[in-house]
Amino acid sequence: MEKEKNRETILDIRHVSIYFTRYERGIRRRKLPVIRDLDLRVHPGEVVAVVGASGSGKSLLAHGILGILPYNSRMEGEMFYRGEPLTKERAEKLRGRQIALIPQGVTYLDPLMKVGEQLCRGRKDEETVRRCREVLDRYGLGPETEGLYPFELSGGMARRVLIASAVMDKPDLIIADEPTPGLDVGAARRILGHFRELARGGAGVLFITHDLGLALTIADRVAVFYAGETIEEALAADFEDPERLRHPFTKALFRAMPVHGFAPIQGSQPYPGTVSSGCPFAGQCQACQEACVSTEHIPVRQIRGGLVRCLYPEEGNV
Ligand SMILES: Nc1ncnc2c1ncn2[C@@H]1O[C@H](COP(=O)(O)OP(=O)(O)OP(=O)(O)O)[C@@H](O)[C@H]1O
Ligand code: NI
Repeated sequence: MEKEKNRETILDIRHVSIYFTRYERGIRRRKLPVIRDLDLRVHPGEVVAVVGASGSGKSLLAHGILGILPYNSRMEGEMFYRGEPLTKERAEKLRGRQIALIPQGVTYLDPLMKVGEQLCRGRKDEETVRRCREVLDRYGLGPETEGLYPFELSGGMARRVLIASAVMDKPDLIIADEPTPGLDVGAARRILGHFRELARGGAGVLFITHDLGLALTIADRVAVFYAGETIEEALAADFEDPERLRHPFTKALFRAMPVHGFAPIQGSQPYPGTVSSGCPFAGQCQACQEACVSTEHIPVRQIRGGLVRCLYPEEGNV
């Protein structure tokens, strides 16, 4: 039964933590947790947004899934792709084929290779060449783009090439790490619309962004990241009414959206690794109580069909 259920999940992340090892004064090694005890699932046909501030660990999560974490980091916990463990070796095989990353930086393009060659990945058969032209066209790039080197592309064109390259082999899971900066609102929306189309075709999309408003234009579910933890997982529909949201930080994010009054959130997120116990949001939370600081590990609770990591979720309506 459990196995059957797993099969319907494209990506299943369980209790994943990512650490960096930092050397202090040359010899003392310190484990610096950036992502802590993360759970996340992506199902076929679903767009799941991960929303978090700069430095909250979003790109590391993407790199962890793809097995391309930096050498000085370590991952704990479990990841499954279509019910089978997603080991580093398996991720390497699936990468670029079944699992595609749209990276945050355009530097991921090979500067010495023409766009067409990068998209075709060395294949020259008719079907690949046709597909290459099709995906470029889909993102508003003419066939002449194939003969250009990355330095000849504008920022917006390079972004679109990255996206075209990711969907070239019709992946099952698309991990889009801030895919639209530098694009105007119309172009960004069109790209997000393509993600929805890919999901309609049965793929799962993990959309990573710092922009809650943008996430809500497309996501079915939103996981909110705060200092390396998921503090809430909500349905996009929950954001229609802040009363339906569960965590004080999510409510504050909602009020900070330009359409909801642009209310600034006081203070700043703690730097990863500086929170040793208690709720990481405690320092910024207006509903903070003694137990929020003294409880070592705040458990995740299920409320109204969503998840929240807060001791007093119903009292955050301040
Ligand atoms: N190679 C590394 N060594 C040590 N620390 C790192 C390394 N890479 C990232 N970090 C730290 O991990 C944290 C999370 O980084 P990450 O790039 O995942 O953030 P992010 O949420 O993607 O931010 P942004 O929105 O700015 O892209 C940051 O505080 C960063 O300083
Ligand atoms: Ni990032």
